[in-house]
Amino acid sequence: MKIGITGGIGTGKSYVCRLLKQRGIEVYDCDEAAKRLIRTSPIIYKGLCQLIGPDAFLCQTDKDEHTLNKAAVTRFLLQSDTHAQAINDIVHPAVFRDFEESGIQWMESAILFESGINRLVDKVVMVSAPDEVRINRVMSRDHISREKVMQWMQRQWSQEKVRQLSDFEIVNDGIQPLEPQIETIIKQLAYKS
Ligand SMILES: CC(C)(COP(=O)(O)OP(=O)(O)OC[C@H]1O[C@@H](n2cnc3c(N)ncnc32)[C@H](O)[C@@H]1O)[C@@H](O)C(=O)NCCC(=O)NCCS
Ligand SMILES: Nc1ncnc2c1ncn2[C@@H]1O[C@H](COP(=O)(O)OP(=O)(O)OP(=O)(O)O)[C@@H](O)[C@H]1O
Repeated sequence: MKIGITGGIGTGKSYVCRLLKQRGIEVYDCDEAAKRLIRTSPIIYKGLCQLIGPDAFLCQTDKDEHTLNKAAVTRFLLQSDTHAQAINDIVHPAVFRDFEESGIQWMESAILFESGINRLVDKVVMVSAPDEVRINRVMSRDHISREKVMQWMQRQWSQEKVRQLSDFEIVNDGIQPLEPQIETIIKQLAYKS
């Protein structure tokens, strides 16, 4: 059985995945995979250069790898849903393939439903947290402004919409303990598989 873990920026997906790892559960990280594929895939390199222009990448250090110009790509991506979708259309097919080839059962993605990668999993676990908690977490993690965090949130589905499509929810509000919630979900998944 394949299981997707999702939740918007700052909900604590990666934090929860670290707890899963402590239980011996390997989780495919879509964000990390996207970054690796952007660095190494000539098709993605060409696609992003055509879409964003020569600013998309910094000067090439190694002929087999490309260094993304994060500031330029972030600026482009945050401008509109159309821009975000255009980037996703270039990057996500490669992530889909890579996940399937990895043979890993669990995967983490901030934009599981938005990207359509939910089609590759059987069950979805949503990690949630109050928006104010999310904003404060990301501001201190990434040293960015409240406005910037809110711009990211606007590019992602609302928690209500994600909740409607998810099978399980882990509330990571900093108050409710995580381990018992994880334990319950793992037991239920084992029962269902
Ligand atoms: C825009 C980029 C360069 C910013 O990199 P940076 O290291 O500064 O931030 P990071 O990757 O940690 O992203 C911060 C958070 O933004 C959100 N986010 C990232 N990409 C997207 C996206 N395409 N749509 C909506 N939210 C996104 C996620 O919650 C993510 O964890 C990078 O996120 C990227 O290349 N994104 C496009 C690839 C992608 O779609 N990744 C998402 C997983 S498949
Ligand atoms: N329960 C918690 N207790 C303490 N710190 C937490 C908790 N949950 C998350 N954090 C912290 O909040 C920040 C955001 O969490 P994390 O990076 O896991 O979010 P995320 O959902 O993976 O975000 P993104 O979509 O940006 O990848 C991190 O610095 C993390 O260590």
